[in-house]
Amino acid sequence: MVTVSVFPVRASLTHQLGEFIVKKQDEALQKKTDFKVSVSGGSLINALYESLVADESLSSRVQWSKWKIYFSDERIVPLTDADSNYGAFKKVVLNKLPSTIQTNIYPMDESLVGNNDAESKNKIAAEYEQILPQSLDLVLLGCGPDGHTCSLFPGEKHKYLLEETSKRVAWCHDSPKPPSDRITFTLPVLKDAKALCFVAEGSSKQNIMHEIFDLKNDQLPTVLINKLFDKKTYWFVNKEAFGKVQTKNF
Ligand SMILES: O=C1O[C@H](COP(=O)(O)O)[C@@H](O)[C@H](O)[C@H]1O
Repeated sequence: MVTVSVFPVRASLTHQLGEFIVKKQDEALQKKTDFKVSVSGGSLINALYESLVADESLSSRVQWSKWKIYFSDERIVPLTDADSNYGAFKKVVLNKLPSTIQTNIYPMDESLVGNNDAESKNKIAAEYEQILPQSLDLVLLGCGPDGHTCSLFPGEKHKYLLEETSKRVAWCHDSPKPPSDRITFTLPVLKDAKALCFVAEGSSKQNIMHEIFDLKNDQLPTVLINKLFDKKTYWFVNKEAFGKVQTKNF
């Protein structure tokens, strides 16, 4: 069973999400000198701002200088582009931290971004794989209205990403959601991580939450991840997103 927490209001979700992240940080720092975490793009980033920056009861407990921050997926665009997950995280979270705080952040190498050939895109993915540690302490994930997470999309056309067993970071091409070219963690990275945490909020996620939790449609990447890694998978959702879910059997 995966662990699902449903919150009536946003503030309680973001607070408990922050508590969860800080707990994972503290557990990691009891054993070693760093906390290795990956973040996703999309709506998760605003939730992270609320949890880790705006919530004063938590912000003082975040040991940013000991975090090593990676990206669960990234769009192949310049890091300053409005579509960049790194760019969004920097703008919404990192730029809001006091200037005295040092962060260790590992964005995609953008030097090959302008090249349109497949070799360059595969190289961007391979280079990101090189800087990834073997095991992340925590992988933070979103869930799109189509059931995608990272840039692992459902459907035959993108099955190659879910079937990837040797590359830990892969090039996702022809993404159904723009921009078309991305790099993404593959299942081996999620397998090696210590904990996986999804965040899903809002009524636009109602149908997909029903499909994931009631129908358990295993064509969806999110359902596959729930099945494969259930014991270390946590969902933070709000009441709106969970409005159609009937089951208690997660
Ligand atoms: O394109 C992406 O979408 C997903 C889901 O985003 P959301 O806004 O629906 O929460 C996100 O997790 C992923 O990192 C991003 O590249």
